[in-house]
Amino acid sequence: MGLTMSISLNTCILILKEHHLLKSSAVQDTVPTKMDYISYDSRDIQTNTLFFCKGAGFRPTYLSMAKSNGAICYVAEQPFPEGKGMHALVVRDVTKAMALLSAAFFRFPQDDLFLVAFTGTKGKTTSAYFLKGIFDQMNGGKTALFSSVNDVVGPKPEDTFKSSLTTPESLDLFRDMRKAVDNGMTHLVMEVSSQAYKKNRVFGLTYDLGFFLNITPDHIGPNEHPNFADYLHCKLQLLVNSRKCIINAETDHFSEVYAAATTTTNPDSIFLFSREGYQNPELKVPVDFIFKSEETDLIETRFKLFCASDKAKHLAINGDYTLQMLGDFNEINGSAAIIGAGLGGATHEQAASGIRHVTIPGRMETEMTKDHGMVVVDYAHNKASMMALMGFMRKEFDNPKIIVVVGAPGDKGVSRRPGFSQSLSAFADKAFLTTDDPGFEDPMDIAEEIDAGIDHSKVDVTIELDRKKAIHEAIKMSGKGDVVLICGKGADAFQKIRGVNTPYPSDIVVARNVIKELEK
Ligand SMILES: CC(=O)N[C@H]1[C@@H](OP(=O)(O)OP(=O)(O)OC[C@H]2O[C@@H](n3ccc(=O)[nH]c3=O)[C@H](O)[C@@H]2O)O[C@H](CO)[C@@H](O)[C@@H]1O[C@H](C)C(=O)N[C@@H](C)C(=O)N[C@H](CCC(=O)O)C(=O)O
Ligand SMILES: Nc1ncnc2c1ncn2[C@@H]1O[C@H](COP(=O)(O)OP(=O)(O)OP(=O)(O)O)[C@@H](O)[C@H]1O
Repeated sequence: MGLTMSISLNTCILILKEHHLLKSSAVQDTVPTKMDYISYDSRDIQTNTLFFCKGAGFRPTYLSMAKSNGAICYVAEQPFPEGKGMHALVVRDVTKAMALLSAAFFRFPQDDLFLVAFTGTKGKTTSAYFLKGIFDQMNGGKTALFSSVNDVVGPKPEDTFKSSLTTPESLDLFRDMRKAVDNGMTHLVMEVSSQAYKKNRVFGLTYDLGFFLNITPDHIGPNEHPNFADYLHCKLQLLVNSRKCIINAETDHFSEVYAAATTTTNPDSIFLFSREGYQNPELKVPVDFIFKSEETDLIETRFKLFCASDKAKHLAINGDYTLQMLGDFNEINGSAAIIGAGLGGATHEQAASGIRHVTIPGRMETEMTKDHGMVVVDYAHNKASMMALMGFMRKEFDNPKIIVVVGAPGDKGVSRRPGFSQSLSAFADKAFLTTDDPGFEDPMDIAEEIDAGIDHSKVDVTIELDRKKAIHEAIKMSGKGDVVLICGKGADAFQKIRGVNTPYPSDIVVARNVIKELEK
């Protein structure tokens, strides 16, 4: 798409100075001062590019390559001899500089969007899709989306693409926001990961609405957060940067979360929501919205939402709602989305019809069989989500036998493995431990590690490393009234094996084929 953007060297210097980021600059008299392209990748350079030297894997040869391909200015945390002859902007933090200069280069697209952000350990994608469903109902399909499944920057099929990061790198984020605005989008719903704050991908961005869904220990490890405190700190930044804050009152660490919201937001613009009857001594302010489960069947989730406080009563979203996705945790995600829609001007009718038919690839995809009970494919892949999923099945249905197919990825999230053992011990009757994305680890070692933590007096365990076979065995042994939960990979159509994305039909396709074969 022919974006005709540019930024002058002077503007860059002014912005960096204004934010106290500029350490030094070297301006070349004979080099143009108008930059027509920006990039952080030497393989993606055009004439007169502004180039960012960033990242753990950055090598000075990338700067040489960028220069010979047409870059005329570089931004870095130190001067590089490879950049001789280019303008140099030496900054205190290159990721912050990149976010600020990208926003300016793409002419501040956020100013033309109603911007909503979700953070939380679990439920970001689901809530974001729910809210997009409602906004689309209100604005005729003009809602952009940045999620960990798909990104959407316009109405045409080619404007929807698979995302590579939950929250894109700042330069990509502002570029895609600009595309969304130019494509006529009026709203943007985005997931904001803790890494996005850690890496300054959203530095300087203010959201109209910011949601905090929940927090449990996760993403702690060598390439993510050194400890829980750092993870929480990063997540809290979303509230510091939101005009209105909406908080799940049932989240762990509620007091810290609420305090973060009040650092920049008046309590008049902070909204809390919880399930009916929720009590918490930490809760010193009244809850604004209350939701309550209604009777659920095997297909839909029904709940009511009430506007409880005076400030909530201005919204027209009181009433009954139906979701096509099972799981009481989806009532939390649904309520969040409906409150967001209400704050964005939606009525109950728009919210109810917009949310009703939303489904999300790999989240609570459910198949009812004749003789083998219910089969669910779900992206549950840590302790909190496994507990939520199995706990819901145990509570909601008539004490079913719970058969789980699950594995843990290799090379990352090693701390999640005991969480799998604990949640299986708490709720499962039968577990098939199988292969997830083994990466460079041996999937047998991973399965044995999970198995070692399982209470075998409660759970019968089979290790079957062939994921398709494990799914087959699980459904075959499941009887009427039982539940088969296929967890961890969601809608992935590949398995990451030794650095290669090896094609895999996806759990739901495998499950449907097994059901067809067993019930023919
Ligand atoms: C830790 C982290 O944020 N890493 C991201 C970051 O890497 P980086 O800045 O260190 O860059 P790098 O990959 O080391 O490469 C260095 C630089 O050299 C450049 N380069 C490289 C090769 C070349 O020939 N020329 C060249 O110029 C690259 O473009 C890059 O700018 O920037 C890269 C894009 O520039 C991302 O792909 C990468 O994400 C990594 C792979 C990743 O997966 N991160 C995960 C932990 C993450 O962010 N996850 C969260 C979700 C968490 C959740 O589920 O909640 C997310 O938001 O997705
Ligand atoms: N509010 C919630 N509380 C607990 N578990 C949830 C909640 N919402 C969803 N889940 C579980 O977590 C899984 C992932 O949900 P979702 O993709 O919406 O979360 P996410 O925050 O985007 O996750 P991730 O950061 O891992 O991509 C679901 O498949 C479900 O099992």
